[in-house]
Amino acid sequence: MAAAGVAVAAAASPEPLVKLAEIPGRGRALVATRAIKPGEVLLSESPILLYPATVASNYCSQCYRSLSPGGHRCPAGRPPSPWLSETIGRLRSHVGEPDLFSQACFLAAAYDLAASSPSSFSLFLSLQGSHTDPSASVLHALLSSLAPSPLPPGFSPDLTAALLAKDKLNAFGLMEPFREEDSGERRVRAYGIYPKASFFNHDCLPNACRFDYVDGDGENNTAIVVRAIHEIPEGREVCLSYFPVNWNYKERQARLLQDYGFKCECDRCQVEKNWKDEDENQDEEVVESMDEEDGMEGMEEDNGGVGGEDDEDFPHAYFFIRYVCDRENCGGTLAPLPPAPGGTTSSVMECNVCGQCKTDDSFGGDASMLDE
Ligand SMILES: C[S@@+](CC[C@H](N)C(=O)[O-])C[C@H]1O[C@@H](n2cnc3c(N)ncnc32)[C@H](O)[C@@H]1O
Repeated sequence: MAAAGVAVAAAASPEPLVKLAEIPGRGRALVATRAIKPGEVLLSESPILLYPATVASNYCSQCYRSLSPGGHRCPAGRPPSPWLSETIGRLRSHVGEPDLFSQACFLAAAYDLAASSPSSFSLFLSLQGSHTDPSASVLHALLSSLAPSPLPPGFSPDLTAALLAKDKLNAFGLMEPFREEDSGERRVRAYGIYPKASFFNHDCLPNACRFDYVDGDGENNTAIVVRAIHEIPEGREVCLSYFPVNWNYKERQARLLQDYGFKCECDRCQVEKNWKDEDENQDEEVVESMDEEDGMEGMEEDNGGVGGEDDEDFPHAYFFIRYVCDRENCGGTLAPLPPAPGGTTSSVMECNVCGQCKTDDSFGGDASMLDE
């Protein structure tokens, strides 16, 4: 288990850009080891455990890339674990309910990890999450009956419950490609456990966001990459948003309490908790009116803050205009591409949902789309 103060290295940088810290009321957290530039890669991490989110089989069971009609040779080249392949195959044939299937696959992958890499398994056990999952005993029985050989003696229903709780708090979804016609409902193809990335806490106005490129080339297609959205001062906590940033106050609070067990007290929530119900969609409305009437005049960047007359009611308007993708049904978060080797910040902003890139040069006017 990584201890507080241990630095977490980003693959793109020899020096770690974030390190673990303990923050009262928030548990373990990752903070910037130095001033961070927009777009810098804070962390690039491969999963210790991966499992399918759906019974669909139109992707490679090893690397989770889409299967092309001409066939597929897994470039990851990882030898599949015969026990895990067989167990997932049996689950696919016997369990039609998607959530049950996915959770059972997670358990199978976790048990397989315990056998193949005890150190990774204990790293997983060190992650947060202890609430008892009511479906644990059902899942334990299901797996015991379908696995091709008996589960090892240590795998009790209690351990199953603990594993499920940790998965719920810490799994990251590897997403299907964005399709406008899905009305923004982007499906999850697979889930992964990324122990270092699990230490990122949540903020409703995050200063970093994560990208995944599951259909990308190379061996690291299941890695996740976390990049800074804007400048982050040394010592500042680096946070992700655990869901799309355009959710309203009630939706965000409900999800955080129900799934993550805490009440969010971030700057944005402090403002929005005072909004009346009819103001719920103020985010979008204010952004639209500012876009149409005022452009970006009077706004000054300060880590997502804003100046101008709407400051008091909607201090985070700047964030929405600058860092939320305006493509229909998208709502993803934009971060610049990594800085050039000399350190110059990129003017190209990439959306972490639809993948579209746009140039930033004309910010305040019309940004030009690069892939249209
Ligand atoms: C993925 S873990 C993040 C790392 C965690 N803090 C730890 O100590 O391992 C998610 C958990 O962190 C805590 N957390 C995350 N964001 C928080 C926030 N903004 N305020 C308070 N607690 C938070 C909650 O307990 C949440 O269930």
